[in-house]
Amino acid sequence: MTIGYLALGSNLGDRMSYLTQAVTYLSETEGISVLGKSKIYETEPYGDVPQDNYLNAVVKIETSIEPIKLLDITQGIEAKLGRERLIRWGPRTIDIDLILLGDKHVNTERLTIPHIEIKKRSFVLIPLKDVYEEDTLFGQTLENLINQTGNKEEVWETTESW
Ligand SMILES: Nc1ncnc2c1ncn2[C@@H]1O[C@H](COP(=O)(O)OP(=O)(O)OP(=O)(O)O)[C@@H](O)[C@H]1O
Ligand SMILES: Nc1nc2c(c(=O)[nH]1)N=C(CO)CN2
Repeated sequence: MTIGYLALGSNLGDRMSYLTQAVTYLSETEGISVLGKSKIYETEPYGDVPQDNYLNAVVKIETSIEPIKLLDITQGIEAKLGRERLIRWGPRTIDIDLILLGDKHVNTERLTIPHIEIKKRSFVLIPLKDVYEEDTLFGQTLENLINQTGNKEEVWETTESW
């Protein structure tokens, strides 16, 4: 069994409903247990594409599923929730990224774990801090990593509950 962390993001339509439905699908999948959910954060769009604010969150899972099979599952959930891949880094009903899977390292054309952008994204690291069970990541505290992202986009805690 492996402890893993998945980052969720939505900036189209009923954002909260997409996040909730994604977690429901994950928890109904055989071989995945959802152990924890971060708070929900409203975040300014990161990257060069002008678009609406996101809701972002991180969920902690336990799984026996191999990384590439897990990607098939998360992409299947994205498809069920109406995700269309129109623009790279563009607006989406739901995005599910595999952030960390135990101490696994994967470097293939389809999958990179740990997620290649993690150190740059406060909209991932801040919610990760809510559910992360270790003291350090890449030899540093999450607080230090958050301070080093260099991204200026705002991240606000919301009162949304799930
Ligand atoms: N750790 C990972 N989690 C999810 N997808 C990944 C990961 N590593 C590589 N990928 C690949 O990235 C491809 C593009 O993913 P996606 O369409 O979600 O991109 P994006 O959301 O626009 O950008 P980003 O992945 O940087 O958030 C996927 O088809 C998948 O094969
Ligand atoms: N704030 C925020 N910005 C983004 C996000 C996201 O989830 N949140 N996802 C992106 C593409 O994966 C691009 N930019």
